[in-house]
Amino acid sequence: MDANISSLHNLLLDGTFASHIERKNSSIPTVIVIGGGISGLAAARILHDASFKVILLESRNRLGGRIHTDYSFGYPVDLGASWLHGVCNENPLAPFIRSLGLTLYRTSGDDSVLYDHDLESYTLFDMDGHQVPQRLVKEVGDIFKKILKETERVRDEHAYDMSILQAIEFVLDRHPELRQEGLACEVLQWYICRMEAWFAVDADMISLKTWDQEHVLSGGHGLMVQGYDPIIKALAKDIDIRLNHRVTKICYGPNKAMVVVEGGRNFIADAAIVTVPLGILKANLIQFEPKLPEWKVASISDIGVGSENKVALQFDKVFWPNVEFLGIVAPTSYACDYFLNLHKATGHPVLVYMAAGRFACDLEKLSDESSANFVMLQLKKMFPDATEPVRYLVSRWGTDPNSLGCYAYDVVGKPEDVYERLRAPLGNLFFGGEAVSMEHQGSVHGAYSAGVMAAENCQRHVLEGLGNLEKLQLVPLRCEIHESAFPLQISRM
Ligand SMILES: Cc1cc2nc3c(=O)[nH]c(=O)nc-3n(C[C@H](O)[C@H](O)[C@H](O)COP(=O)(O)OP(=O)(O)OC[C@H]3O[C@@H](n4cnc5c(N)ncnc54)[C@H](O)[C@@H]3O)c2cc1C
Repeated sequence: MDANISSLHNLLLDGTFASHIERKNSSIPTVIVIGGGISGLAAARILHDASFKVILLESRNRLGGRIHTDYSFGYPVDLGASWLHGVCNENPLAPFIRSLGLTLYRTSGDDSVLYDHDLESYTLFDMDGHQVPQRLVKEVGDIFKKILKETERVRDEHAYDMSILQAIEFVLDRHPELRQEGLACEVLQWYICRMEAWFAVDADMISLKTWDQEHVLSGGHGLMVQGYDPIIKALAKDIDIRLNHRVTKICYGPNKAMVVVEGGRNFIADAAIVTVPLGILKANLIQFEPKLPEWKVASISDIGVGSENKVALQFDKVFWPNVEFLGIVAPTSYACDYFLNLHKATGHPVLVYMAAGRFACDLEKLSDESSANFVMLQLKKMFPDATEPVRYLVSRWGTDPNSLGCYAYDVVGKPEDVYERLRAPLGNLFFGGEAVSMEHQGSVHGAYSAGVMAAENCQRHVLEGLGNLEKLQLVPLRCEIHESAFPLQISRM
């Protein structure tokens, strides 16, 4: 492998990362970071601030990855992540939010059965456009909580894992009094639909064993009113970033890494950090040399990647009630609908339709125009006089060749150590990205922490290899910002 790399040194093209040449004079360690989402940017930032020479290679023509704040409406609208999960000082993103003066709109406190919403401000309708009585929504919410509580007994009774849907069926057979009929059953399906939105998969794929095992940060969930983009911009400052650089091959070894991008250009450094989405690794879009060991390949295939999509509709005026979300209940969770009212949080006349699981995949089969038309049909069930949108935006996270899915989830029967194996470095190749997060897969703060951890491990490895540990200090990225005195700005209008 090393011989292979050194012969390639002679072929370095202009602009290629010629780490071996610079080190003779300056002892500067070099690292290539692959992927310009929050995880890759966090890793690059750490190493840059620790005086490493870093190049970040990003396949898209923009940074942010599954954070995508679109400005085409004239103001920020997030088509990927939009909530901060855990509005508290322990959240590793809190220092950025404070120092950048960003505002959060809290949509729920801790322990909400609807995850990122509570039932403080909403309106639900049935498929014929009749409003569902709030009392019924709350009653069924309590029943849903009881059903979920009972699934714990099912879990204790079974050594093997099963889906949460199967467990719910067990509970309903055992407690027929919890089974709902008619409109109440449709409301129950709507709760299941919201649970599916959190995991981004259908209830028949959510693991009973692990669905409630995540240590969710305290403080509830807050929408990023100005979008997530300012954090991406802050992290990217002064980093050597190469957009439109799609990595196709990574050669790794004890002391050198060579990364090849589409078109054949290559970059060489002391180490590399991969932060591309799990969907990209699953699809084998990057070739590794030597081949990844079996245990690593198995970890890639044993973690699931879910689907979630958004259709953002901009209107010229607001014709819907001043509530945080609107929903339509239906006989199946697949047919239920959910609209986030951005007007309540941001003052802009925008509704964001959110689809998850199989339905999100099916939505991607439609053109943008057909998706928007479909969503308008749903909206008109609630508001027959709804005006047509001025503009719309449609996400395609499942088929986008830069993401191939929205975020990781635990498959039913997930092997115990699967995340540890995914996270484990291979020599001088380190792994970041939301899916390798220690505790918070599928979130922005989890992805950020995973990037920080990969960078710290990489930094240590490279400095040890160079016998340089004392010379170059580990400079934690967070210090400067942690000391900021600004409070978190949280509102609920
Ligand atoms: C619709 C949706 C809603 C979400 N909502 C929330 C939310 O409200 N709150 C929350 O906390 N989290 C949410 N998430 C999850 C969150 O967005 C992700 O966990 C996080 O942004 C992932 O960051 P990352 O850096 O690991 O990956 P990414 O952001 O995907 O970054 C990886 C980068 O690698 C690049 N790449 C891919 N292939 C290559 C290649 N071959 N060569 C070079 N570069 C490549 C990609 O273009 C991308 O920029 C949501 C995600 C989605 C999709």
